[in-house]
Amino acid sequence: MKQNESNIKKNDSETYTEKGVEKIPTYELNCIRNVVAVMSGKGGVGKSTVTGLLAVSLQREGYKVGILDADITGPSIPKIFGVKKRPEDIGFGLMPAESSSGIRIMSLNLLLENEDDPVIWRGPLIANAIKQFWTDVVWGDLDYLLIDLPPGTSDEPLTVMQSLPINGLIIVSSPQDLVLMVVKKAIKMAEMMNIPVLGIVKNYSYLVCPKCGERIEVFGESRGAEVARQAGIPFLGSLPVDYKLAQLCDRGEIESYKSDEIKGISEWLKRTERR
Ligand SMILES: Nc1ncnc2c1ncn2[C@@H]1O[C@H](COP(=O)(O)OP(=O)(O)OP(=O)(O)O)[C@@H](O)[C@H]1O
Repeated sequence: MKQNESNIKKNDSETYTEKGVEKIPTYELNCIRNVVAVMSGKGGVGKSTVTGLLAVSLQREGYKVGILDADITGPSIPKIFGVKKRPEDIGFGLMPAESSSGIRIMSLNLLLENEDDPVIWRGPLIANAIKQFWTDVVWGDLDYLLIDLPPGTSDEPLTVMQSLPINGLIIVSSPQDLVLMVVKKAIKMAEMMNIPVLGIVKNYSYLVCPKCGERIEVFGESRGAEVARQAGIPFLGSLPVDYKLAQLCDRGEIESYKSDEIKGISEWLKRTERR
């Protein structure tokens, strides 16, 4: 990432410590009220899609929203929003790209020569890139910054949770990995970082028959609410397997998708917001 280090000032008042872990300050002109991270126990469960849909839902309601794509080795946020423009280096920081509805987006994919170039980095380099997306990007005034975390409970999500002042965490799960053990691992990690878990979203939960409208629980009866109850966290809702959503994501048109389920989840998110 190109930058002029000497010009980047940090907002000292934002440096604080929680349970002995120092959070890094963001760029001084940024005013980010809520930082919500989206995580999953494993890859491919729809974490980026849920992050994107939540951002769209909040933006529709008039909030100023940004997405920090911290899934550095599998960054899919620019693709689902159809964003290709390279973030502009304005001397003292990088301006995030903007989606068609005005969601601010920062992702390593936008900085690569070719979007299909692989990122073959080791842990510390990845961690630094993520930190720079927080410290050196001119996000401006945001009601919500949603962070698409790398999948799993490895080093990279841990670094993000340790370093950034996250005020809530959403866990996305698929029916196959919706087991108490995986959810509990994520919750324990969040607890160790002193980050509240806002709840769990179950993706690929059911199918709606396009002919008769019947709801088919492809993976058996839903256990989402029960797992959430046992883990002691709110169950935020279930999303269907929807080919229209997959198509829109492939075409970079996620902003055209409407979902009552996601609207319900963003409503719930708003109740936990910092003003
Ligand atoms: N509810 C859904 N219905 C249909 N397709 C979906 C749904 N959720 C996600 N998808 C599709 O599944 C694929 C994987 O989704 P996504 O990239 O969001 O997963 P992920 O958990 O972020 O993956 P990774 O951890 O590897 O980054 C994408 O092609 C996406 O369009």
